[in-house]
Order: sequence, then C-alpha cells, then structure tokens
Amino acid sequence: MTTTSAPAPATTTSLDAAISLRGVHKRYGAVRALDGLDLEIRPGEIVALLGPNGAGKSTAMEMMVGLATPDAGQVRIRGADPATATRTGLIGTMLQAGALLPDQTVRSMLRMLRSLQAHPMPLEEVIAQADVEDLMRRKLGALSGGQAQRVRFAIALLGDPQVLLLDEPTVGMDIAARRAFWSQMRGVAATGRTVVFATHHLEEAEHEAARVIVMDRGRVVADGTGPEISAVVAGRVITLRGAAPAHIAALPGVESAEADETDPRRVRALCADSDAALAALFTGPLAADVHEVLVSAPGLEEAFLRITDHDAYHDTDHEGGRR
Ligand SMILES: Nc1ncnc2c1ncn2[C@@H]1O[C@H](COP(=O)(O)OP(=O)(O)OP(=O)(O)O)[C@@H](O)[C@H]1O
Repeated sequence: MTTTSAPAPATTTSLDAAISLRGVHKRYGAVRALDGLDLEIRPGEIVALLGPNGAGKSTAMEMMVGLATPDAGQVRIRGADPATATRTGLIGTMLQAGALLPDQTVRSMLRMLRSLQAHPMPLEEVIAQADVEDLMRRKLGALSGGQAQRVRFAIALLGDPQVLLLDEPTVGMDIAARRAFWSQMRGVAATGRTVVFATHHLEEAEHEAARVIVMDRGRVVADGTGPEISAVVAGRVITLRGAAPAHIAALPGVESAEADETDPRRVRALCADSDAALAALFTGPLAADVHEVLVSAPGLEEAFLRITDHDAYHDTDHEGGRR
C-alpha cells in the first residue's frame, strides 16, 4: 500500500491505463481542490475513492469526464482526452450534479439520451442492468431519491462504456436499495468494465472495491486494498455502552475514545494495549455501568480517521464540499 502523496511507480503507461491523472492541479479562487493529483487506474479495476468532505473526489471525477479542466497536469481515459472519451461513450458517468428533466418519463429520457450515443447499449440490457423496469413509465420529477439514482445509473450505461464513474451512487438509498444497487453494479463490473466510485460509506468501499484510494486535500494519501489500508492502524478497537468517551480515554492502554458517529451512545476506543484497558475497565468504578463490550481489529474507519487526521471538516482553506 502507498500512504504517501508521491506518484506511485508507473506500472502502466497512460495509454494502457483506463484512467490516468498526472500532476493535476486545480484551484477555485483560494481553494486548492486538486494539488498535484497522481492516479493510475488499470482496465477492469473496481476502485473506491474515499476522502473527507472537500478532499477533491468530485473535482477529480469531473476532470475525468472533461467537466472541469486542469490548471496544470494531464488527464487521459484509455489514452484519449476526457471530452473525447465522454463524447464517444468510452466513459459513462453518474455524477452528483446530473439533473433529470422532471416532466419526462424515464422511458422517453432514456430513449432520447440513448439516441445520442455513438455505440449505444441495447435498451433492454440497460433496463436489466440498472433494474429500472418498474420505473419506465414514471415521470422523472416523481421519483424518490433512491429511484432517481437508479435512473442515473441507467443513463451512465447508455453508451455501453468501458469506464464507469459513480459519484456517491447510493446517496438517498435505504439499506435494501443500496444492497440491490451493489448487486446490479457487480453484474456490470463482471463484464470487464472499469468502475470508480466515490463514497462516504466505508463499508461499501471495503465490500465492493478491490482497491481503495484515500484522497485528502487534493492528493492521494493512501492506496491499497481495504485490509492493507486498515493495517495502518495497529492495536485493537473496544466498543461499549454505558460510559462517557472521556472516562474511557483515561484508561490505561487507550489511545483515544470517541462517541460512535452513527450511534452516539456507543463509545469506540482505539487501544494500544486492549488487555490493560479491559482489566482497568472491569476492576474500576466503570465496571458496574458498562455493557455490550466488544473487542475487534481496527477497520477502514480507524485507518481513514488516522490517515486524514486534521481539521478538514472545519478548515477554512478546505471548507468542505460545495454542495
Ligand atoms: N465549482 C467550484 N467552485 C468553487 N469551489 C469549488 C468548486 N468545485 C469544488 N470546489 C471546492 O474544491 C474543494 C474540493 O471539492 P470536491 O467537491 O471536489 O470535494 P469532495 O471530496 O467531492 O467533497 P464531498 O465529499 O463533500 O463531495 C472544496 O473545497 C470545494 O468547495
């Protein structure tokens, strides 16, 4: 795994690579959205892009389809420039900004956009691969957030692309819809396409991508498999209920303790010595109140927090995403 922003050794040339970004810089006023980004993605790879808000994920994806142009550096898609790759259907995208015309039906929108493609995928195949049969007669303006995402996925497939870019594809989907989406996506990826997706769901990155790239402040800060990136963090994680994070953080062997983001009454503690922490926990004053104590190996979440450990969420120079 690479955990530095230095360019990875080039194992492919930009001509062989599905996606190649070399030394890409992009500024928006005072904000450095991309700061010398180097990225090489091989054909057939399934890659998750992770990073805190404002890390530059969307900007990088916009560069890959020619929606944003670099101030410096080079972007190539299968050796072609991004605008050509988009025009010829080499690359299909599901970006956050994609607006859907509210009064059109899904069928008419798909037909219309399909007619613009150089080498369109058969409509029946698009419908099956994106699982939108049940939505075909519906007006675009009447779709739920999750349904609209399925339609955006169908749109991304229309040009029968070799490279698929999905920017937070499961935003607005409930758990069942997310599961169904990833199962469809795996079917699409099994046909040999390159898939790059940005996500804030770490478990999606871990389960769905063979390679995880962590971006921060417009650069790559870690690149490897989920387990390789998780291995950045040694020690053990203890999760429990019934005590305040500050009390847990004060135990011997505990490096840090915080309330769980998704379940604030649960405390997650990263421990250099979990045996010492547990011994102190069960023999001290907290013993009567703590419950549901679990010990596990650190995962991608701990690694992500460790690797991107700064004030990115509040930093004025990198004040989060623009949406
Ligand atoms: N068109 C734009 N105009 C002004 N600033 C922009 C523009 N696009 C991006 N930025 C800024 O560039 C930085 C990177 O933004 P970007 O949306 O690429 O990050 P991200 O990693 O996709 O974030 P998020 O996870 O919040 O979507 C942010 O500080 C953002 O505010």
